[in-house]
Amino acid sequence: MFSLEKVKFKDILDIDKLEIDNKITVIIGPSGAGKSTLLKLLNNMISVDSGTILYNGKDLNQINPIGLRREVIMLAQTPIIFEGTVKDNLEAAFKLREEVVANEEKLKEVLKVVHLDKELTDNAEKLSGGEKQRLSLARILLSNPKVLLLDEPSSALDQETERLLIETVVDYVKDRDKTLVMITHSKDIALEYGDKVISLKEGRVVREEGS
Ligand SMILES: Nc1ncnc2c1ncn2[C@@H]1O[C@H](COP(=O)(O)OP(=O)(O)OP(=O)(O)O)[C@@H](O)[C@H]1O
Repeated sequence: MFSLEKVKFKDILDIDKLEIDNKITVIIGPSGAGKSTLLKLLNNMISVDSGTILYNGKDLNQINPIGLRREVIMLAQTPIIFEGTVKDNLEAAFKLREEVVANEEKLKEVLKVVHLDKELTDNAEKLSGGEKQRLSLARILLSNPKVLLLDEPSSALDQETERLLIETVVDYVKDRDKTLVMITHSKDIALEYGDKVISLKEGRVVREEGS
């Protein structure tokens, strides 16, 4: 999937060699270790200063970034919610890509997948933080990504809501031909779900566990 070699980004990341090939890879490490920066490099939201990142054998810099971000999608720490209804937010997944919008049945189905018990006509901006995260996730799932990059949800979420979100993503990935790279501060979550756990500290990989 991803293969990093001699990757440097400012004085934030310095990774000699790293393979991300597992179904579920978890990144842990203290605040400021460079975890989010690493995720952003993987879908080319930012580019390396030196070194290479290959995605399925191709240099990320050689891949059309729009095409790449259709396949490799990030659920950010703070959810992105558009003005309007729940339905408007879900339909944005298609409109942004100029695709035919899915029917309401399909939209309702994805709300069930993310355990969001709301109507399509509800105002998205009035949802709670956790609900907004799940709506954001639902929009991403409708885009049918190959790789999901999950940054740790903002600390505004309580632990139970956070775990529910992670479990939803893990179930989704496990049942399908998908890959997940996620950041967490929780060792328990890392051990429970990670096929591989990468520990970052001060921008370097200090430990890799798993195959
Ligand atoms: N584009 C940037 N330019 C300069 N510095 C940056 C940039 N992005 C992040 N940083 C800095 O790089 C360091 C690593 O940030 P990053 O967000 O990757 O850490 P993190 O491990 O995800 O932390 P947290 O767990 O707190 O989210 C931080 O000191 C941050 O302030």
